[in-house]
Amino acid sequence: MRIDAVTLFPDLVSQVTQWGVTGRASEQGLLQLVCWNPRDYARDRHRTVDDRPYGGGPGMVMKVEPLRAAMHEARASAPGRSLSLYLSPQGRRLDQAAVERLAGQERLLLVCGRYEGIDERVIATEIDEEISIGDYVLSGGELPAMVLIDAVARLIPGALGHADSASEDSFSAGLLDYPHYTRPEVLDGMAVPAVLLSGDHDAIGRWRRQQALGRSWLRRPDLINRAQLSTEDRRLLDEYIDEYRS
Ligand SMILES: Nc1nonc1C(=O)NCC1CCCCC1
Repeated sequence: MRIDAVTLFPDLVSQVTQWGVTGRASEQGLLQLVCWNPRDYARDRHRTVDDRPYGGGPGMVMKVEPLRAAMHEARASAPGRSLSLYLSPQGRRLDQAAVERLAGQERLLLVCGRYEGIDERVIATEIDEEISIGDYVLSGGELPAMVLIDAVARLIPGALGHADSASEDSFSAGLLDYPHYTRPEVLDGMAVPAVLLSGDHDAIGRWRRQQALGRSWLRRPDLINRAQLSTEDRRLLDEYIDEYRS
């Protein structure tokens, strides 16, 4: 998958190609990330990339021409149409369903804002989707872009070794994850749930599903309300709730 990022801090965004799952995906050629710096397209002597806001007020706005030039160069640098995304708190909240949709695109162009943001007319004419990673304000769009790259890259076939598995992801099932345990069997007097030591894989699978359902019910009831629960799911959850309330 080809991802282009327009950013004033290419060395920050390109760090995702150096470490972990995204680093291996990049090394294996599953993920190709190319960064484009608007400053390289600033034609004035001071290579200006910011501009004053109409209407006054604090802060600056990303200068239109260098930004658009970088976007156009990025799009023209490889075949195929890019879905152009702008990361900002004003965007639609990113969730796993959106990540799965984006992972199906052949190319993504991620525009990382700085200062107070980018000109609204650039969003209107150049951006397909405005995306938020959460209701808080960061100092730039680079970390949100890296979050999106990570979430999308791990879904690229072959990106996750056998040690991880996207197919069992909790959020891909719309629920929270079940709890995980590893050695020692007893840690400071706290034992691993016996079922996990039983070798009974059906019982373990039921226990994990019940934990995912129960934790979602406790911590994120909105996920439970939205989930398509099977009859067995309902039984497991009712059993969890009875035990929780007893
Ligand atoms: N939250 C967020 N989700 O996606 N992006 C976010 C953000 O906080 N971005 C900050 C940027 C937004 C453009 C102007 C400069 C600051």
